[in-house]
Amino acid sequence: MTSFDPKAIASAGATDDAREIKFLKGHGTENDFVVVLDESASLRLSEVSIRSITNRRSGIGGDGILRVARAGDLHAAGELDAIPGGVDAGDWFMDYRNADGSIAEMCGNGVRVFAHALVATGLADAGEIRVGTRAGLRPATVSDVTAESATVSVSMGVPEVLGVSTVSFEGHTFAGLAVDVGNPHVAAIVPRMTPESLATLPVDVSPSFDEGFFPNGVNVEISTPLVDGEVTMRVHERGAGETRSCGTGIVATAIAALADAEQNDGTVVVNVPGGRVQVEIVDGHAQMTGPSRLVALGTLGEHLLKADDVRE
Ligand SMILES: N[C@@H](CCC[C@H](N)C(=O)O)C(=O)O
Repeated sequence: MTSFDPKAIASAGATDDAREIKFLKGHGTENDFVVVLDESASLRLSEVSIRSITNRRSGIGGDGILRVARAGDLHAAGELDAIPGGVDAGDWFMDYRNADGSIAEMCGNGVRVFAHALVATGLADAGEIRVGTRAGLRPATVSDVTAESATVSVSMGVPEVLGVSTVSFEGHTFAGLAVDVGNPHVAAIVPRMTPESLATLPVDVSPSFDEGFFPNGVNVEISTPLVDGEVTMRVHERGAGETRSCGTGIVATAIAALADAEQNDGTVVVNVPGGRVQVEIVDGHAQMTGPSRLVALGTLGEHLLKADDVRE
């Protein structure tokens, strides 16, 4: 017996005091997010409030924030510079922020949790949902859905391989494939690396990377080679540090692992510290399928969101 009812909080948000901002906490393979329900696009999501909300000691805690609003409303409110190509003004838009307050173009695990949250709150029906992101439209299909769990398959577009680049973690240097999955990645497949040796690497420290190649920073994935259709990966995310999973990084790694195995198309299961996600590459298009979990819901307190952060 549970009273966990996301539908109730979404309808409350529409009728109650506009300053009462509701949230859900969720994760995709333990890449965790605070889903901020801002259906009226009334929030000014400042760097300070994002850091307060994602703080794991004094806030709710999370690798990032997924703000739920319509693309057109965010644009009209000045929170989105332009509506990205392929996204309609009426589409739900995942306004993604990293834990350090920076904006990211895309978040693959985030799209899964976002689409699940739309269905769990009653803002969308299960099935295919149009999710707008700064990287463009990412249609997501939500199945096996309950208030607390779902399987979500996301069309991740056609990632672009940009070349080879080098990254280092405390003197451990790796050559990887630079892949644009809407956001920037270097995915290194390391010969003879095993899940055990990967676990000992200092992926938690900030990597050094080619700042000329990646002037806006980069997400870095280190992975074992492809064996029986599977790899094991760790990730250091721009704006969040080491996380338990990264959906766009998983896609970049699948592409790099297939290339390393001299394949273009194929299905790769990527094992990460937080679980398993499947990626299918067909003619350059990436489809990612994995779980979403919603674990809590509530109202943001005044210490996390100041009066100035909410438009009247
Ligand atoms: N965890 C996300 C990626 C989030 C954004 C990334 N840190 C960036 O700055 O590009 C994912 O699941 O893709």
